[in-house]
Amino acid sequence: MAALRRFAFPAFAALMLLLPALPVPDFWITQSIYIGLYALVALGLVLLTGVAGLTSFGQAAFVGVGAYTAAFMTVKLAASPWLALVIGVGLAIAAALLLGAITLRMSGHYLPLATIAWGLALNYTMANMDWLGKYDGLLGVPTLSVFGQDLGTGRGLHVMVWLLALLAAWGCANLLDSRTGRAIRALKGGATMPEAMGISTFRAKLTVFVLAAVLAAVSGWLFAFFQRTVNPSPFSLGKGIEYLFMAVLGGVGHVWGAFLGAAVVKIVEDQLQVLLPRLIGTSGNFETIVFGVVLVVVLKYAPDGLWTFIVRRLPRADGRRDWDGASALDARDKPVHGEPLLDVDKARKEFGGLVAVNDVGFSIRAGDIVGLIGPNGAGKSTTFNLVTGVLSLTAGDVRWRGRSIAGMPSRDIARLGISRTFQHVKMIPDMTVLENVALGGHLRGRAGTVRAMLRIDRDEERRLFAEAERQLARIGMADRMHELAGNLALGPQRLMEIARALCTDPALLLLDEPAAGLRHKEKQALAAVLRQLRDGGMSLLLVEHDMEFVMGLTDRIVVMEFGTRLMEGTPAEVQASPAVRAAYLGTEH
Ligand SMILES: Nc1ncnc2c1ncn2[C@@H]1O[C@H](COP(=O)(O)OP(=O)(O)OP(=O)(O)O)[C@@H](O)[C@H]1O
Repeated sequence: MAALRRFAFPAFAALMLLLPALPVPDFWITQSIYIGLYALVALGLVLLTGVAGLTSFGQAAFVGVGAYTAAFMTVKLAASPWLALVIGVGLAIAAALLLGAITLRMSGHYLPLATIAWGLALNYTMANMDWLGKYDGLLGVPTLSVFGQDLGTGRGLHVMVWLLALLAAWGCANLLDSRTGRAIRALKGGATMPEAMGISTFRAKLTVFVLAAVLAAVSGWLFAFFQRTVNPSPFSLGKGIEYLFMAVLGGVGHVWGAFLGAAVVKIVEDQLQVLLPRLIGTSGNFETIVFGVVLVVVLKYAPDGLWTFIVRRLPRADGRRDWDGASALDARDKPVHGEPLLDVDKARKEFGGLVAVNDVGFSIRAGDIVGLIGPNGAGKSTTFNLVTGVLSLTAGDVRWRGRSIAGMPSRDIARLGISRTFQHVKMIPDMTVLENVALGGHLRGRAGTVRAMLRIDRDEERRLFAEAERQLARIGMADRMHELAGNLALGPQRLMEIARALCTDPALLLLDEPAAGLRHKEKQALAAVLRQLRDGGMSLLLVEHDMEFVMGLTDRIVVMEFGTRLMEGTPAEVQASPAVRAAYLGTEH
């Protein structure tokens, strides 16, 4: 059965490339060309919407950029179609960069709205410019030739269309299984965790937005030589919505969902266009209504699309493990024992009228294990967020090895050597434990999108996975690395977060309630691991409610109450303090 998975792609690719040589009627060759063209666009949306969680209604406009560039340059300028491909893709990249730069830093509905505006504006431009032929468009586009061989608009072009579509699918599948791909897959869970792992979420979003635009432009370029004429209607906002429908219907998270969605929509649309007018007795675009109803049903009953029904029947891929002997990732120079590391100086955070952290100060030296305790709502997690750049300071300063890091984005702070876990576990449930941990190694790798798509990043990938496995082994979870993170219980999820933080090669580790959800024995094992880390030169700051755990592990404890620092001392001093008893321990004991 595993062989089925391995050979499915080559077999499908061979079938589609050889289809024109088989006795298949011309009608189906034409249909298949449409499916390949649509799948290219839907593929971009699978990455953009399904994987990264960003919605674009404007993909048809990017198709239009590719198509109009091809038509204009070959008809009006008699230029080479290949030059038109370069220019068309270049224009799509420029438009995507511009739109992305404006909208992708903002959360919420800015991107969908901007893509609607872009779709409308471009369609309006195409329909009203004399030099683009207004509504009639540009006629007489030549056919495409390769090495002097005219591809025509049928079987020859089919090979070209499917070659590019399959190459794109291969590249996108490779991308998803890479350092950049994991960063893109992490976007759906929000920006906080990826940024804390040193990932620029803006860059990841921009990458996927530009890639989707490029795929759409290539589809448009092919479309021009297929139709041999271009006019504004196939690039309307309505078509943009249809592309989104294909991606959603097929399977928003799967590369092959794009092909399934394109095929189902194209074939059903054609059938409905014939059938519905006959049934209703009058002509019109009634298939749109049917698609609308189908979309609602799909979103309700199969939100992950039709491809999931197929993928469920396929055997699960065996956990790959091919990194034996991979060289270690570069590690940072560790601070010497006792070196001042973190200096929190009168840190203050106000939320409206609430002072969550009130001029709090404490320091950590290399090799310290410091506890941060206090009743619920005392401001411990907010202090963590101030140190790691997740929240900005209202006043005060945070210094790292003598240098102020106030106002720095959390990804830059992570690069300096501060890593963390979260009070509420932040992970990507549909990635394996190993992949989640490898996110921590992101900032220690370099391979980008192109290397990933061409699969020439494997050496670095092996090094990243070897490191992720090493960190999982450290916390006793190596045997669970191929499980889906979402299937873990809360305790192991917290341990996984520690392994992920360790993968960043930190000098200071901030752990937010690491023992919550662990059984007694697991807590003891965790305490032993944390001591081992300290002995290896790591410094630790931990928020924890389990007093036995904190008292047995830490060198010093900072106690907070109502946002202020109540006291700081050794575990014995803290336990003996009447003020702490009254404020905190007293309520517990
Ligand atoms: N983003 C926010 N907006 C408004 N108020 C907030 C925000 N984050 C935290 N607070 C408030 O700040 C105070 C401190 O919260 P914080 O989560 O830091 O406490 P904590 O000591 O970590 O408590 P717990 O142990 O319950 O997590 C609380 O009153 C909380 O309601």
